[in-house]
Amino acid sequence: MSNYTLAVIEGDGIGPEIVSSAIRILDKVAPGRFTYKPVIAGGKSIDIHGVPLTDEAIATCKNSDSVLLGAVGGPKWDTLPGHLRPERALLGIRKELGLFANIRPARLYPVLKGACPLRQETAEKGFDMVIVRELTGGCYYGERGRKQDADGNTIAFDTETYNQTEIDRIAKVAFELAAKRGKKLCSVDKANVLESSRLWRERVHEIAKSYPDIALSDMLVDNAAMQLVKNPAQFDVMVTANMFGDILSDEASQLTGSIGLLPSASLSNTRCGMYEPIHGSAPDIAGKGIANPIATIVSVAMMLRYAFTMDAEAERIEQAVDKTLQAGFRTGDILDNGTTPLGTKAMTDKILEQL
Ligand SMILES: NC(=O)c1ccc[n+]([C@@H]2O[C@H](COP(=O)([O-])OP(=O)(O)OC[C@H]3O[C@@H](n4cnc5c(N)ncnc54)[C@H](O)[C@@H]3O)[C@@H](O)[C@H]2O)c1
Ligand SMILES: CC(C)[C@H](C(=O)O)[C@@H](O)C(=O)O
Ligand SMILES: [Mg+2]
Repeated sequence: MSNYTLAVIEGDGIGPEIVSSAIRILDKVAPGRFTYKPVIAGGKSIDIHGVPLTDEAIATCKNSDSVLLGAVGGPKWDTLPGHLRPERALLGIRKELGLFANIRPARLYPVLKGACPLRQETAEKGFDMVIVRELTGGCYYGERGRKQDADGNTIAFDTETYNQTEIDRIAKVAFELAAKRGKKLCSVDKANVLESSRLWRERVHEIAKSYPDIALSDMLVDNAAMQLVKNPAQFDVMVTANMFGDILSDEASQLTGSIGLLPSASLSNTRCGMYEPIHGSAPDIAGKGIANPIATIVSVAMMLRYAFTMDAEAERIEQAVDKTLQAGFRTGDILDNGTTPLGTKAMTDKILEQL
């Protein structure tokens, strides 16, 4: 049986707590199949090496079959200059590994309808969407800086830039995904204002010509933020730029009951991707042992499916999570049923029992 190497970045805050849960699950569904290579990145790397991401860390990720990440960042490093912040590690890995496609599924578990903050009849309908977020372009990577104008006024700028190739390749990922799902794609932009969005829209429609079976619609991002709350069931696959996808996916996550539930896969054109929850290092609950481990656990399921075609193992994990929630077990972030909340480890134990 093949043995894969997995670069593991625990990161900061709740990172180590949720990653250790996910590794326990992985070891149970795929015993002996993975060799773990710990990688220091983010705040921890700043403390040890003085920089958020070392060449060695990048090399380890590149030489692994896949990367699993908890989260990076925290108040301790918030006053550092931009290029030295922990978040730079994440941006650096995404760029270095060419992880341009970020897949963020957001579905309402039927048993968690009561945890959805929307009107009861809206929650009752449920939803199951995937946000495809462009991950290595836009204003995250455009020219940025500060300067003074003639009056000595300080100006700060971040540039939203997209080229045709970047848009085409993310659009293709989204169309391919829509073809395997409900055959509906909504492209979200701000084409009424931004030139980069107008190119985005043009190119998405060009790529659409190769996918005649997919119903494509365009939506402005402000409307999309509203429509998500009004009627999330209308969305199947959504494709959007880096920053819009960041914001809309956090919004969608809360509709599922908690950001602690949502996984993500960051993919390149090669097999090696990065898998991580969409949430951050949650400094407000770090070290308390109460973080919800589900987002990271189902990120591992995504990894098994996308990187290793271990679909059966991925399904086992997802079903174990479903059954655990159905059995009424909850962490403190999704208290819809008045039960006593479980901590990270106890919730992981319950999921392991279902495997
Ligand atoms: N992928 C990443 O590494 C990543 C992603 C987002 C934010 N961050 C960083 O994390 C730090 C904190 O950011 P933030 O507070 O804006 O966002 P956050 O996602 O860390 O937390 C937002 C809220 O959600 C809660 N939450 C998040 N994950 C949870 C979980 N698994 N279980 C229960 N509750 C959970 C937190 O307690 C907090 O109240 C910042 O430094 C930010 O840059 C990192
Ligand atoms: C921490 C930050 C750089 C990151 C992003 O904005 O991409 C995070 O919010 C995410 O959603 O993965
Ligand atoms: Mg985010």
